[in-house]
Amino acid sequence: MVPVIDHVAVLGAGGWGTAFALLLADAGRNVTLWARDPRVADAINTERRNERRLPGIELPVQVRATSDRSAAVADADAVVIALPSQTVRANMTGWALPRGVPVVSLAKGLEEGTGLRMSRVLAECGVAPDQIAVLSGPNLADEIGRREPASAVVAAAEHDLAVDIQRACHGPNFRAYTSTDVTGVEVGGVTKNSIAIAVGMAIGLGLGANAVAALTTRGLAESTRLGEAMGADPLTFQGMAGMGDLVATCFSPLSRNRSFGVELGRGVAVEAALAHGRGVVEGARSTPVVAQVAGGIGVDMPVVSTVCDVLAGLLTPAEALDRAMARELKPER
Ligand SMILES: NC(=O)C1=CN([C@@H]2O[C@H](COP(=O)(O)OP(=O)(O)OC[C@H]3O[C@@H](n4cnc5c(N)ncnc54)[C@H](O)[C@@H]3O)[C@@H](O)[C@H]2O)C=CC1
Ligand SMILES: O=C(CO)COP(=O)(O)O
Repeated sequence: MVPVIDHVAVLGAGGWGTAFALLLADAGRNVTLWARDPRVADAINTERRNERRLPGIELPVQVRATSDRSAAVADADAVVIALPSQTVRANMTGWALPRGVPVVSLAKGLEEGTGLRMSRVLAECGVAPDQIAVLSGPNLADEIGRREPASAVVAAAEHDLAVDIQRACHGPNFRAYTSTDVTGVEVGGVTKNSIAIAVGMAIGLGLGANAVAALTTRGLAESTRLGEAMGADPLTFQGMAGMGDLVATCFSPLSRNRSFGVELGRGVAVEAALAHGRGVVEGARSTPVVAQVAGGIGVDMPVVSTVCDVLAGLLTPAEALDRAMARELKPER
Protein backbone atom coordinates (compact mmCIF):
# COMPACT_ATOMS: atom_id res chain seq x y z
CA MET A 1 0.00 0.00 0.00
CA VAL A 2 1.33 3.46 -0.88
CA PRO A 3 1.37 5.69 2.19
CA VAL A 4 -0.50 8.93 1.51
CA ILE A 5 1.09 12.18 2.59
CA ASP A 6 -1.63 14.77 3.03
CA HIS A 7 -0.60 17.00 5.91
CA VAL A 8 2.99 18.24 5.96
CA ALA A 9 4.68 20.21 8.75
CA VAL A 10 7.40 22.55 7.50
CA LEU A 11 9.72 23.65 10.32
CA GLY A 12 11.35 26.99 9.58
CA ALA A 13 9.68 29.98 7.95
CA GLY A 14 12.72 31.42 6.21
CA GLY A 15 12.77 31.96 2.45
CA TRP A 16 13.00 28.28 1.58
CA GLY A 17 10.61 26.97 4.24
CA THR A 18 8.00 29.49 3.10
CA ALA A 19 8.52 28.80 -0.62
CA PHE A 20 8.49 25.03 0.02
CA ALA A 21 5.20 25.38 1.91
CA LEU A 22 3.73 27.17 -1.13
CA LEU A 23 5.08 24.47 -3.46
CA LEU A 24 3.54 21.72 -1.29
CA ALA A 25 0.20 23.53 -1.21
CA ASP A 26 0.29 23.81 -5.01
CA ALA A 27 0.98 20.05 -5.06
CA GLY A 28 -2.27 19.47 -3.15
CA ARG A 29 -0.94 19.11 0.40
CA ASN A 30 -2.18 20.83 3.56
CA VAL A 31 0.74 22.55 5.23
CA THR A 32 1.51 23.77 8.72
CA LEU A 33 4.48 26.13 8.68
CA TRP A 34 6.36 26.61 11.96
CA ALA A 35 7.85 30.06 12.49
CA ARG A 36 9.80 30.69 15.68
CA ASP A 37 8.59 34.31 15.67
CA PRO A 38 4.82 34.50 16.43
CA ARG A 39 4.59 37.76 14.45
CA VAL A 40 5.73 35.92 11.31
CA ALA A 41 3.11 33.21 11.92
CA ASP A 42 0.41 35.86 12.45
CA ALA A 43 1.32 37.73 9.28
CA ILE A 44 1.15 34.50 7.28
CA ASN A 45 -2.27 33.62 8.70
CA THR A 46 -3.82 37.08 8.41
CA GLU A 47 -2.06 38.72 5.44
CA ARG A 48 -0.98 35.52 3.62
CA ARG A 49 2.57 36.91 3.43
CA ASN A 50 6.07 36.44 4.83
CA GLU A 51 7.25 39.77 3.48
CA ARG A 52 10.75 39.75 4.96
CA ARG A 53 11.75 36.31 3.68
CA LEU A 54 9.63 35.93 0.53
CA PRO A 55 8.72 39.46 -0.53
CA GLY A 56 5.74 40.09 -2.78
CA ILE A 57 4.39 36.53 -2.64
CA GLU A 58 0.84 35.68 -1.56
CA LEU A 59 0.65 32.30 0.15
CA PRO A 60 -2.21 29.86 -0.57
CA VAL A 61 -4.85 29.26 2.13
CA GLN A 62 -3.66 25.65 2.44
CA VAL A 63 -0.60 27.05 4.27
CA ARG A 64 -1.37 27.72 7.95
CA ALA A 65 1.37 29.00 10.25
CA THR A 66 2.02 28.56 13.95
CA SER A 67 4.79 29.32 16.41
CA ASP A 68 3.64 26.53 18.72
CA ARG A 69 6.08 23.64 18.46
CA SER A 70 3.59 20.88 19.39
CA ALA A 71 0.78 22.21 17.22
CA ALA A 72 3.16 22.48 14.27
CA VAL A 73 3.73 18.73 14.04
CA ALA A 74 0.41 17.43 15.39
CA ASP A 75 -1.23 15.09 12.84
CA ALA A 76 1.59 15.58 10.33
CA ASP A 77 2.13 12.76 7.81
CA ALA A 78 5.61 14.14 7.04
CA VAL A 79 7.92 16.72 8.59
CA VAL A 80 10.20 18.99 6.54
CA ILE A 81 13.24 20.63 8.14
CA ALA A 82 13.90 24.05 6.58
CA LEU A 83 16.15 25.49 9.27
CA PRO A 84 19.68 26.90 9.02
CA SER A 85 22.04 23.93 9.46
CA GLN A 86 23.76 25.18 12.58
CA THR A 87 20.39 25.39 14.37
CA VAL A 88 19.03 21.95 13.43
CA ARG A 89 20.37 20.02 16.42
CA ALA A 90 19.28 22.61 19.00
CA ASN A 91 15.84 22.86 17.42
CA MET A 92 15.21 19.14 16.96
CA THR A 93 16.52 17.98 20.33
CA GLY A 94 13.48 17.19 22.41
CA TRP A 95 10.95 18.11 19.69
CA ALA A 96 8.48 15.21 19.88
CA LEU A 97 7.62 14.35 16.28
CA PRO A 98 4.76 11.94 15.50
CA ARG A 99 6.15 8.39 15.57
CA GLY A 100 7.25 6.86 12.29
CA VAL A 101 6.62 9.87 10.02
CA PRO A 102 9.14 10.69 7.30
CA VAL A 103 11.49 13.61 8.05
CA VAL A 104 12.89 15.48 5.06
CA SER A 105 15.91 17.77 5.39
CA LEU A 106 16.23 20.78 3.08
CA ALA A 107 19.25 22.24 4.90
CA LYS A 108 22.55 22.64 3.03
CA GLY A 109 25.30 22.62 5.59
CA LEU A 110 27.67 20.52 7.70
CA GLU A 111 27.49 20.85 11.46
CA GLU A 112 30.29 22.79 13.13
CA GLY A 113 32.06 20.77 15.79
CA THR A 114 30.97 17.35 14.51
CA GLY A 115 31.36 17.70 10.71
CA LEU A 116 28.11 15.77 10.34
CA ARG A 117 25.68 15.94 7.42
CA MET A 118 22.16 16.98 8.41
CA SER A 119 20.70 13.49 7.96
CA ARG A 120 23.21 12.26 10.54
CA VAL A 121 22.34 15.11 12.90
CA LEU A 122 18.65 14.17 12.58
CA ALA A 123 19.50 10.53 13.34
CA GLU A 124 21.39 11.66 16.45
CA CYS A 125 18.28 13.65 17.44
CA GLY A 126 16.29 10.41 17.47
CA VAL A 127 14.77 10.24 13.96
CA ALA A 128 14.80 6.63 12.68
CA PRO A 129 17.36 6.42 9.83
CA ASP A 130 14.88 4.64 7.56
CA GLN A 131 12.49 7.62 7.90
CA ILE A 132 15.05 10.26 6.85
CA ALA A 133 15.09 11.83 3.37
CA VAL A 134 16.92 14.83 1.96
CA LEU A 135 15.79 17.10 -0.85
CA SER A 136 18.27 19.28 -2.73
CA GLY A 137 18.80 20.92 -6.09
CA PRO A 138 18.72 24.25 -7.93
CA ASN A 139 15.91 25.79 -5.88
CA LEU A 140 16.35 29.51 -5.37
CA ALA A 141 13.45 30.32 -3.05
CA ASP A 142 12.45 33.58 -4.76
CA GLU A 143 11.95 31.79 -8.10
CA ILE A 144 9.96 28.98 -6.47
CA GLY A 145 7.84 31.62 -4.72
CA ARG A 146 7.07 33.14 -8.15
CA ARG A 147 6.03 29.65 -9.31
CA GLU A 148 8.79 29.40 -11.90
CA PRO A 149 9.48 25.77 -12.89
CA ALA A 150 12.18 23.95 -10.92
CA SER A 151 13.53 20.48 -10.24
CA ALA A 152 15.30 18.74 -7.39
CA VAL A 153 16.32 15.30 -6.20
CA VAL A 154 14.96 13.48 -3.16
CA ALA A 155 17.32 10.95 -1.64
CA ALA A 156 16.57 8.34 1.00
CA ALA A 157 18.25 5.08 1.91
CA GLU A 158 14.82 3.50 1.38
CA HIS A 159 13.82 3.99 -2.26
CA ASP A 160 10.08 3.82 -1.41
CA LEU A 161 10.43 6.72 0.99
CA ALA A 162 12.10 8.85 -1.70
CA VAL A 163 9.18 8.02 -4.02
CA ASP A 164 6.63 9.03 -1.34
CA ILE A 165 8.31 12.42 -0.93
CA GLN A 166 8.73 12.82 -4.70
CA ARG A 167 4.98 12.33 -5.14
CA ALA A 168 4.08 14.57 -2.21
CA CYS A 169 5.91 17.57 -3.70
CA HIS A 170 5.10 16.99 -7.36
CA GLY A 171 3.07 19.93 -8.61
CA PRO A 172 2.56 22.06 -11.69
CA ASN A 173 5.88 23.86 -11.25
CA PHE A 174 8.03 21.40 -9.33
CA ARG A 175 9.38 18.04 -10.36
CA ALA A 176 11.67 15.92 -8.20
CA TYR A 177 13.77 12.89 -9.13
CA THR A 178 14.69 10.12 -6.68
CA SER A 179 18.00 8.73 -5.50
CA THR A 180 19.28 6.46 -2.77
CA ASP A 181 22.58 8.37 -2.54
CA VAL A 182 21.88 10.45 0.56
CA THR A 183 25.57 11.25 1.06
CA GLY A 184 26.09 12.51 -2.49
CA VAL A 185 22.95 14.66 -2.46
CA GLU A 186 23.88 16.25 0.86
CA VAL A 187 27.55 16.80 -0.01
CA GLY A 188 26.61 18.44 -3.33
CA GLY A 189 24.28 20.84 -1.51
CA VAL A 190 26.98 21.80 0.95
CA THR A 191 30.02 22.25 -1.29
CA LYS A 192 28.18 24.32 -3.91
CA ASN A 193 27.88 27.09 -1.33
CA SER A 194 31.67 27.27 -0.89
CA ILE A 195 32.20 27.25 -4.66
CA ALA A 196 29.58 30.00 -5.07
CA ILE A 197 31.47 32.15 -2.55
CA ALA A 198 34.63 31.66 -4.65
CA VAL A 199 32.75 32.55 -7.83
CA GLY A 200 31.31 35.61 -6.11
CA MET A 201 34.80 36.71 -5.11
CA ALA A 202 35.95 36.38 -8.72
CA ILE A 203 33.01 38.52 -9.86
CA GLY A 204 33.73 41.06 -7.11
CA LEU A 205 37.31 41.25 -8.39
CA GLY A 206 35.91 42.18 -11.81
CA LEU A 207 36.60 38.85 -13.53
CA GLY A 208 34.45 37.48 -16.33
CA ALA A 209 32.75 34.32 -17.58
CA ASN A 210 35.99 32.43 -18.20
CA ALA A 211 37.03 32.64 -14.56
CA VAL A 212 33.50 31.85 -13.35
CA ALA A 213 33.30 28.79 -15.61
CA ALA A 214 36.76 27.59 -14.56
CA LEU A 215 35.96 27.89 -10.85
CA THR A 216 32.59 26.20 -11.26
CA THR A 217 34.13 23.33 -13.24
CA ARG A 218 37.03 22.78 -10.86
CA GLY A 219 34.63 23.20 -7.95
CA LEU A 220 32.50 20.38 -9.28
CA ALA A 221 35.63 18.21 -9.65
CA GLU A 222 36.66 18.71 -6.03
CA SER A 223 33.09 18.29 -4.73
CA THR A 224 32.90 14.97 -6.59
CA ARG A 225 36.27 13.90 -5.10
CA LEU A 226 35.03 14.66 -1.61
CA GLY A 227 31.72 12.89 -2.17
CA GLU A 228 33.41 9.79 -3.53
CA ALA A 229 35.77 9.66 -0.56
CA MET A 230 32.74 9.88 1.74
CA GLY A 231 31.05 6.97 -0.03
CA ALA A 232 28.85 8.83 -2.53
CA ASP A 233 28.24 7.87 -6.15
CA PRO A 234 30.26 10.29 -8.33
CA LEU A 235 27.40 10.36 -10.86
CA THR A 236 25.21 12.09 -8.27
CA PHE A 237 27.40 15.16 -8.81
CA GLN A 238 26.25 15.33 -12.43
CA GLY A 239 22.67 15.59 -11.22
CA MET A 240 20.37 18.16 -9.61
CA ALA A 241 22.20 18.29 -6.27
CA GLY A 242 25.61 18.56 -7.95
CA MET A 243 25.92 20.29 -11.30
CA GLY A 244 22.33 21.59 -11.14
CA ASP A 245 22.62 23.42 -7.86
CA LEU A 246 26.17 24.54 -8.57
CA VAL A 247 25.10 26.24 -11.80
CA ALA A 248 22.06 27.94 -10.22
CA THR A 249 23.98 29.15 -7.19
CA CYS A 250 27.14 30.26 -9.00
CA PHE A 251 25.28 32.04 -11.81
CA SER A 252 22.36 33.71 -10.02
CA PRO A 253 22.58 37.07 -8.26
CA LEU A 254 19.75 35.74 -6.05
CA SER A 255 22.20 33.42 -4.25
CA ARG A 256 23.19 34.69 -0.81
CA ASN A 257 26.46 32.72 -0.92
CA ARG A 258 27.45 34.20 -4.27
CA SER A 259 26.42 37.72 -3.18
CA PHE A 260 28.50 37.34 -0.01
CA GLY A 261 31.50 36.36 -2.15
CA VAL A 262 30.95 39.36 -4.44
CA GLU A 263 31.19 41.66 -1.43
CA LEU A 264 34.38 39.97 -0.24
CA GLY A 265 35.84 40.36 -3.73
CA ARG A 266 35.04 44.07 -3.60
CA GLY A 267 37.00 44.39 -0.37
CA VAL A 268 34.14 44.31 2.18
CA ALA A 269 35.11 42.61 5.47
CA VAL A 270 33.58 39.21 6.31
CA GLU A 271 31.36 40.39 9.18
CA ALA A 272 30.10 43.41 7.23
CA ALA A 273 29.35 41.28 4.16
CA LEU A 274 27.41 38.83 6.33
CA ALA A 275 25.45 41.67 7.89
CA HIS A 276 24.41 42.89 4.41
CA GLY A 277 23.08 39.42 3.47
CA ARG A 278 19.41 38.51 2.92
CA GLY A 279 19.35 35.60 5.34
CA VAL A 280 21.59 32.69 6.18
CA VAL A 281 24.89 32.31 4.28
CA GLU A 282 25.47 28.61 4.91
CA GLY A 283 28.88 28.56 3.21
CA ALA A 284 30.33 31.08 5.65
CA ARG A 285 29.92 28.55 8.48
CA SER A 286 30.23 25.27 6.55
CA THR A 287 33.30 25.99 4.41
CA PRO A 288 35.79 25.55 7.29
CA VAL A 289 33.95 22.35 8.25
CA VAL A 290 34.18 21.04 4.67
CA ALA A 291 37.92 21.85 4.63
CA GLN A 292 38.40 20.02 7.91
CA VAL A 293 36.43 16.95 6.82
CA ALA A 294 38.29 16.86 3.48
CA GLY A 295 41.67 17.27 5.21
CA GLY A 296 40.79 14.45 7.60
CA ILE A 297 40.26 11.98 4.75
CA GLY A 298 43.06 13.27 2.53
CA VAL A 299 40.94 14.94 -0.18
CA ASP A 300 42.51 17.92 -1.94
CA MET A 301 39.96 20.78 -2.22
CA PRO A 302 41.88 23.84 -3.39
CA VAL A 303 38.84 26.05 -4.03
CA VAL A 304 37.30 25.25 -0.65
CA SER A 305 40.58 25.71 1.24
CA THR A 306 41.19 29.04 -0.51
CA VAL A 307 37.73 30.30 0.49
CA CYS A 308 38.47 29.04 3.98
CA ASP A 309 41.69 31.10 4.14
CA VAL A 310 39.90 34.23 2.91
CA LEU A 311 37.16 33.75 5.55
CA ALA A 312 39.86 33.37 8.21
CA GLY A 313 41.56 36.59 7.06
CA LEU A 314 44.72 34.75 5.96
CA LEU A 315 44.40 35.84 2.31
CA THR A 316 42.72 38.64 0.42
CA PRO A 317 40.58 37.59 -2.57
CA ALA A 318 43.26 39.02 -4.89
CA GLU A 319 45.96 36.95 -3.16
CA ALA A 320 43.65 33.94 -3.35
CA LEU A 321 43.44 34.40 -7.12
CA ASP A 322 47.25 34.63 -7.43
CA ARG A 323 47.61 31.47 -5.34
CA ALA A 324 45.09 29.58 -7.48
CA MET A 325 46.84 30.53 -10.71
CA ALA A 326 50.29 29.59 -9.37
CA ARG A 327 49.29 26.08 -8.30
CA GLU A 328 51.38 23.19 -9.56
CA LEU A 329 50.42 22.13 -13.10
CA LYS A 330 48.66 18.77 -13.36
CA PRO A 331 46.38 16.65 -15.57
CA GLU A 332 42.70 17.58 -15.60
CA ARG A 333 41.66 14.18 -14.14
N1 LIG B 1 16.64 30.22 0.32
C1 LIG B 1 16.90 29.33 -0.62
O1 LIG B 1 16.80 29.66 -1.82
C2 LIG B 1 17.26 27.93 -0.28
C3 LIG B 1 17.71 27.60 0.98
N2 LIG B 1 18.08 26.31 1.24
C4 LIG B 1 18.55 25.93 2.56
O2 LIG B 1 17.46 25.97 3.47
C5 LIG B 1 17.93 26.25 4.79
C6 LIG B 1 17.12 27.40 5.35
O3 LIG B 1 17.44 28.54 4.58
P1 LIG B 1 16.43 29.75 4.31
O4 LIG B 1 15.04 29.33 4.40
O5 LIG B 1 16.89 30.37 3.06
O6 LIG B 1 16.75 30.70 5.53
P2 LIG B 1 16.52 32.26 5.68
O7 LIG B 1 17.84 32.90 5.79
O8 LIG B 1 15.58 32.79 4.67
O9 LIG B 1 15.81 32.34 7.07
C7 LIG B 1 16.32 31.69 8.18
C8 LIG B 1 15.15 31.34 9.04
O10 LIG B 1 15.61 30.57 10.12
C9 LIG B 1 15.14 31.14 11.30
N3 LIG B 1 16.12 30.87 12.34
C10 LIG B 1 17.33 31.39 12.51
N4 LIG B 1 17.90 30.90 13.61
C11 LIG B 1 17.01 30.03 14.12
C12 LIG B 1 17.01 29.21 15.25
N5 LIG B 1 18.02 29.17 16.10
N6 LIG B 1 15.93 28.45 15.46
C13 LIG B 1 14.89 28.47 14.62
N7 LIG B 1 14.83 29.23 13.54
C14 LIG B 1 15.89 30.01 13.29
C15 LIG B 1 14.97 32.60 11.02
O11 LIG B 1 14.01 33.16 11.89
C16 LIG B 1 14.47 32.56 9.60
O12 LIG B 1 13.09 32.34 9.56
C17 LIG B 1 19.43 26.55 4.64
O13 LIG B 1 20.15 25.39 4.95
C18 LIG B 1 19.58 26.88 3.16
O14 LIG B 1 20.87 26.57 2.67
C19 LIG B 1 17.98 25.33 0.32
C20 LIG B 1 17.50 25.60 -0.93
C21 LIG B 1 17.11 26.91 -1.33
O1 LIG C 1 20.51 26.60 -2.22
C1 LIG C 1 20.13 27.52 -2.86
C2 LIG C 1 19.68 27.38 -4.26
O2 LIG C 1 19.52 26.04 -4.61
C3 LIG C 1 20.12 28.89 -2.28
O3 LIG C 1 21.39 29.42 -2.36
P1 LIG C 1 21.84 30.58 -1.37
O4 LIG C 1 21.72 30.01 0.02
O5 LIG C 1 23.24 30.90 -1.76
O6 LIG C 1 20.91 31.72 -1.59
